[in-house]
Amino acid sequence: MDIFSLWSKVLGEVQKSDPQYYEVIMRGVFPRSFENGVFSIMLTGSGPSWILGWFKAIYEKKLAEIISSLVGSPIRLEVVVQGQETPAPAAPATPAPLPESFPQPAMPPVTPAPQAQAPVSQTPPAPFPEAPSTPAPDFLDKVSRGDFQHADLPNIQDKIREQGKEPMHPGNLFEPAGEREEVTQQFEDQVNINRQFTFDTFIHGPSNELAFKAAKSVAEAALSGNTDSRTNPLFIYGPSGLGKTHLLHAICNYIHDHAPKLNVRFVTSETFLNDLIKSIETSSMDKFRKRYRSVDYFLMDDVQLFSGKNSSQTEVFNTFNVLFDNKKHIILTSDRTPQDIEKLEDRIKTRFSSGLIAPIEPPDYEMCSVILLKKAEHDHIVLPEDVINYIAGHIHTNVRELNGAYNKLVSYAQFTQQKITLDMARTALKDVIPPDAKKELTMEFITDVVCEYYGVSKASVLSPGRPKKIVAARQMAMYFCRQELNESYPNIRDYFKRKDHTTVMYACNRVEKDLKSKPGIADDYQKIKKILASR
Ligand SMILES: Nc1ncnc2c1ncn2[C@@H]1O[C@H](COP(=O)(O)OP(=O)(O)OP(=O)(O)O)[C@@H](O)[C@H]1O
Repeated sequence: MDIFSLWSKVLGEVQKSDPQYYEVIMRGVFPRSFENGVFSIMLTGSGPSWILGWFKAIYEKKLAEIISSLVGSPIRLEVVVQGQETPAPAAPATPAPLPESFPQPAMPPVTPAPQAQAPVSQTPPAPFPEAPSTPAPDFLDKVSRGDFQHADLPNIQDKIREQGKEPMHPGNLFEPAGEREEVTQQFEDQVNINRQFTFDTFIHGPSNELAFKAAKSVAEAALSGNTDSRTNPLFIYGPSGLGKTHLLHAICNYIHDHAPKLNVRFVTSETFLNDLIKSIETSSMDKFRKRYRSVDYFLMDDVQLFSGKNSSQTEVFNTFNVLFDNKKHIILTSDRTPQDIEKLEDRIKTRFSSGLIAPIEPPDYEMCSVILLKKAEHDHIVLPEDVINYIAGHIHTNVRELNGAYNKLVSYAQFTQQKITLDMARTALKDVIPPDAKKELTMEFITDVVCEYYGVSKASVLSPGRPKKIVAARQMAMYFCRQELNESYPNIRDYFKRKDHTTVMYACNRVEKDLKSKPGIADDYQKIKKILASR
């Protein structure tokens, strides 16, 4: 594993285990070398003096532990401060306590960086257009009527054009970012809430719209004091790395900002379990029950972990009932639906399913592009359009991986002092996106890309169905097969399981005409073409 791949994994671990420190590590610490068991890092960014003190007191030991566990053997961490390229003195014998005790000492402020060398606009980038807001909980009426519409994502190409700036020199990544908010905050005795995980920083689109709107609606109910039985409990499920935890943090952040008097408890199922065991051992079940049952909002992450934990399920059941009967808000996440959690009592499954079950699916290409662009915007980095296409075209099943690729690219650019270009991105990300990943252009590949773009299943495109969205995707895929591969009409007919090759001819003519008269179709065509080119 090269140093950049390793560093990207390190950042991933920091984000997972200590989200409150992620920002400062991502922005202020860079890998230099890893030789003979010595991992050398550079502290950089805006204020080496505070970062050195903070880092040595708070995070040096933990970072060394993370790196050691990733490489599988103990390493020595060498710390160099930017501008004073001799290693800083060794760590204190007794390192300061780790995140649980935060903020002691307080998190250093994320202050503006020194003046950049490259001329870049000091004006903060324009915010993304707000999706039309629907007063809560109206979206549910739409869901039940079956005409639920997702909010449009901002047009990625427009956003890139709007920026229209020269890619920033990576030496200048630490741009003055104006007034930055305090990065993290711990809510009383709660687990750490990442202040960056808000509804504003959550990109929403077709794959997660219901979960996003439902979570927002539940958070906004804090203002009215009402509990909507249609969304209680709210059960969000989906594969790993797609933003379930982010939404829970967003609810907590919203309540903290708008209704701070409310009592919120956010736990992972693991914490709940450990707390339960400890309370039984120390005969303090009364306190345990008070802790979990006297809250206004109860949020629990990863409830699939209760599978097979029979003895704790009764406590989950009773906690749920007390909260539910008192009309308190319950928000749960899992990697699967309640019904699919094996070895979970039926009575719990039924209760978990009694409100709204909202899925989160893998993002499509467009959403990945917006996520990348928004991250770059936040960091004041201009990512060239072809680099966005390249990354989003290859990584679109997991936002955590997408973030990892972005972090890796930025670290690489910083370290090698190179401009971010497509060639550079290919080199920096060669472990994440193997160079030979360039797929052969086939009818199958084209169909996969087109289906993903339109958010429809391949099976439906290859079946006789005629819903409008499916027909649009099918016709576009046929057109690309003809244009890019010069396939014969009969071959395309056979691949798409049509009866007559005139259907293919009609589809190609239709798209040809639409490209001239319908800007939306022309836009789709250009975007799909770019994805195919960046394969
Ligand atoms: N739609 C999104 N917009 C912006 N960031 C996102 C989005 N989805 C996920 N992320 C980011 O991806 C990372 C992983 O998300 P998160 O931890 O919430 O995933 P998860 O679904 O809870 O995964 P797991 O089941 O493994 O815990 C976080 O940094 C989160 O901010």
